[in-house]
Amino acid sequence: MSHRIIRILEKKLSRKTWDNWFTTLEIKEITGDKVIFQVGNLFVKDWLQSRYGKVIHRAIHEALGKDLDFEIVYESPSKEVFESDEYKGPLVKKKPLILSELNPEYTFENFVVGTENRALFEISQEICRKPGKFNPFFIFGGVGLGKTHLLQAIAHRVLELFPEKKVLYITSEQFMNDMIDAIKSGSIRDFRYQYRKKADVLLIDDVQFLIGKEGTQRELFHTFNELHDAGKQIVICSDRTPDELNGFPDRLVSRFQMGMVMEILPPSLETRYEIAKRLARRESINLADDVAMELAHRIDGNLRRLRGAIIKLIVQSSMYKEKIDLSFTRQIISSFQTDITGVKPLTDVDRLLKAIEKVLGVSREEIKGTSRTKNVVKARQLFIYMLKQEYGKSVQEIAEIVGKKHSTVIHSVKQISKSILKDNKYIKGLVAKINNTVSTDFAAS
Ligand SMILES: Nc1ncnc2c1ncn2[C@@H]1O[C@H](COP(=O)(O)OP(=O)(O)OP(=O)(O)O)[C@@H](O)[C@H]1O
Repeated sequence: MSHRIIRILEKKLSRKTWDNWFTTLEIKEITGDKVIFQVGNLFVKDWLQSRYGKVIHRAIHEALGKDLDFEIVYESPSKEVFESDEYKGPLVKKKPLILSELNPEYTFENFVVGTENRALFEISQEICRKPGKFNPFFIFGGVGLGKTHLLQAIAHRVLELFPEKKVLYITSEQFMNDMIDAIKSGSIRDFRYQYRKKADVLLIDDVQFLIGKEGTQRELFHTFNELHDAGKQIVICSDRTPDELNGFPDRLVSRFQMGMVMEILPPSLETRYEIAKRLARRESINLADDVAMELAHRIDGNLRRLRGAIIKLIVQSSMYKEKIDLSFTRQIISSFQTDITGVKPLTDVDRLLKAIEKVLGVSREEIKGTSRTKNVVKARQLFIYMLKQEYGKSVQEIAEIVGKKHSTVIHSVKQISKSILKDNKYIKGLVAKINNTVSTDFAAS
């Protein structure tokens, strides 16, 4: 039986609003001065907070007879597993060896498999059951086809099956930055120990980034050999085949080829249809069949665009109180496609700057300027960190965008990463808020 607050809320809201936004809402705790709700989706959390605060307050008042504050927290099911007692050992989140957090949504369960990628999917799962069997496992394919998703799904599954194993997921750029830092600080021995001796499974994303980075290629070659000789599983992702990695030394290319090399293929129409449905379900929405088919027809290839279209659809339908039907979908897709191909769309960087200005009150001029006041420095560091981690920009690109030196960029990324690893709630909250502002504003535009 749900709590009285939830039942009152359900009565106050239209069926559609309830179904769209509130079905995952639960009471987590009621303390002396506030009610803590939990939802299973980060985007919904922000949406409820920003749009439905008043009605939630009223429901609390009616149910409890007093005006309590409320807070909504996001809890993913996988996070609960990670934080449970049985999961103490080799946790992605707790092990210092893990340099990047895994996205809890990037699991095999959330990966839709069509016939085109069935074999790839099966092999990926087999590797989790028997790490070292196909070694290395090299996955290549175009932008936004799900390589990172699959790589992280492997990491999640290995950790589920072998909690004692140390799983290291990293982008090749992080590997390089880590190596440079280690050289500078005289700790290259520690760096090598970390990568060559400690990891049981090493997953390297976007290896093509190392084209032209000969020093890092050499380091990777030795890391590869040690891990491979010890029978440790290595999984590598790239946007091209091993022999298209221009300038990579032959000995490294042939190492990449000695296990299993597989291509991730663009999803067929049927698969895109299924993915559209699944992506919407990840946002707690059920898409009608004709709507999903329209999306599948009109948006091909890059699945990040498909996801963007779905988020936009959900947000705009709620804003304009429109049903997500075929005609509404066509309208939204057209505007979405103008965004992509339009004359002067807002760039990612603009959106991020706008969101930071909204959340922290620091202007783009200040971020790109030289002020050292505390708030401006924080905003600048967050901007740099997010360009790096969330938008995949390289250090070089970021240095050009902010007009700062490489060392400043690297330092900023480190400062924020450190706070996040230490579970600094304030910084984590700011990152989430900025991210949500970006998606809400984009979806509402
Ligand atoms: N088969 C799939 N089923 C469900 N969701 C998918 C699938 N493939 C990709 N996605 C989703 O599409 C988005 C883009 O995928 P991802 O980031 O893994 O692509 P990528 O190939 O690594 O891109 P890039 O080349 O830019 O690195 C993610 O939100 C991911 O969850």
